[in-house]
Amino acid sequence: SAFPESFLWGAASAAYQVEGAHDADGKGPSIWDIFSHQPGTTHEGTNGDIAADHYHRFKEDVALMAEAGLKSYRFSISWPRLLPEGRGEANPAGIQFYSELIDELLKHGIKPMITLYHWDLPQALQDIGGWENRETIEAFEHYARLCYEAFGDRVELWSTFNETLIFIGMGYFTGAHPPGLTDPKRGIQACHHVFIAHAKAVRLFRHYQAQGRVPTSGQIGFVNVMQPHDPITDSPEDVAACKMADDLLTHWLYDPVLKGEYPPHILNMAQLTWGVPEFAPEDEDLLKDNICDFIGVNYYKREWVAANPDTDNTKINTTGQKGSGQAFGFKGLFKFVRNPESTYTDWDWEIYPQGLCIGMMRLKERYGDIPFYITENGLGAKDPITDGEVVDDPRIDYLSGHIAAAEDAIKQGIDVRGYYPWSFIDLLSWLNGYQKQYGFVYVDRENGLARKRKKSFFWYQGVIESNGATR
Ligand SMILES: C[C@@]1(C(=O)O)OC[C@H]2O[C@@H](O)[C@H](O)[C@@H](O)[C@H]2O1
Repeated sequence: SAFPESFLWGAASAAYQVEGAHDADGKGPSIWDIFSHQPGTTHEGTNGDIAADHYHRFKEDVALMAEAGLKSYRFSISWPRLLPEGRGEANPAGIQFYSELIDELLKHGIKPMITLYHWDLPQALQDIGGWENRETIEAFEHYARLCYEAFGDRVELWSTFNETLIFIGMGYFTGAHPPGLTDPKRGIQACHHVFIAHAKAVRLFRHYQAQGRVPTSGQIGFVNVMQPHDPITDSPEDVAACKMADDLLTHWLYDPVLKGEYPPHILNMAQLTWGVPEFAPEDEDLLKDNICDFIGVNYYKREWVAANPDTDNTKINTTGQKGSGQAFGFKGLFKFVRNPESTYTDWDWEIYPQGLCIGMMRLKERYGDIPFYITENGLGAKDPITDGEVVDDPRIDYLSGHIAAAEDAIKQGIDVRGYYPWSFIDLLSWLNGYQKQYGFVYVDRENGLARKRKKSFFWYQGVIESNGATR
């Protein structure tokens, strides 16, 4: 296969979705601990109070990762588990948990990849305005410093944020995620503060590298949704709408971390329309001077785009009933539409493996020869159980197609360094509950959260052993 010997075959998770122990051992509440308990926010009121109880079972889970042969494991750190108030005094039990997790991974030769922020902002910081308040930037830098000092001796792969498109887009534009706002002006300013927080964390990482406090071989990056957009017809209106979608949902979120600036014409449009983002004097240089070492791309689907003269609709499918969501759209700008010739999952996400290769090609055209990690890719499905076995053939087919596309990208000269299927183990799907499964390992919620290897677990074990053969 075209995969280099050093290729990192991994798997991914996120703290709020997998750990549980939501208030154990001094952990403070995150905005998701609060939001998910508000009526009507999640499918059937599911939440991460217990999740997969990875906090208590991580040794068993890491043993399963080792059995699968993982080379790397991407996980996120729960900020309020380390800093219950978001800043100030650290919680020793929180530091101890991640330290033991890292040691367990290293014991099995599994390389940790840390995500500092995977949506679970400490509620105490939301109480002072969250990402709208520049104090949260300082709090994030303090949190990053704590993590570099506690784990930087053993961890080489770091990313600051996961999917600004989602936590800002759904937190401030559609309102489906906390803080549940629908205010583009506030969202754009909050997003700006996230980019400044990222830049400060990168700057600190580079200082710590110079001082030998984190590995000089270490890399720090940003994780974004990679969602290729294609016009549903080649009409000028649909083509223009598609370009607008790419500018707002891709370039606006990638340029600041890979070019160190916003796309100029969109920046002008935002500042004329809403007067944001407002820059502090240091901001422009902070972005310019702190470019990522790599980009993490989370690929699930492509979106077909059409002109949208009239509707704002954003009701997403959180039930798993095909077609139960509406298109996502911004009146006057663009909307996503279904292509009758495409194949979709139960949650209405198009299955388009080649989009993984095409998406990276397009990013390489815009940002140059940057290193990529495929930090998420997976099939959310209700897995069939036959004679007591989880026979998740659809997931094997989905991942096989995407691994082939990743190999295609490598053959075309793209610097792809790792592949982290979402998710190692069945875990909470934010708004979709536990019925939307992604894991190689089944969690039997009717039987004390017992772990059970799915068919795809053994298949992926073979892929890793053969460095990429999927048959
Ligand atoms: C919405 C949902 C899900 O749980 O279905 O999509 C799949 C996967 O997407 C990722 O971007 C998120 O980082 C991760 O937390 C998961 O979130």
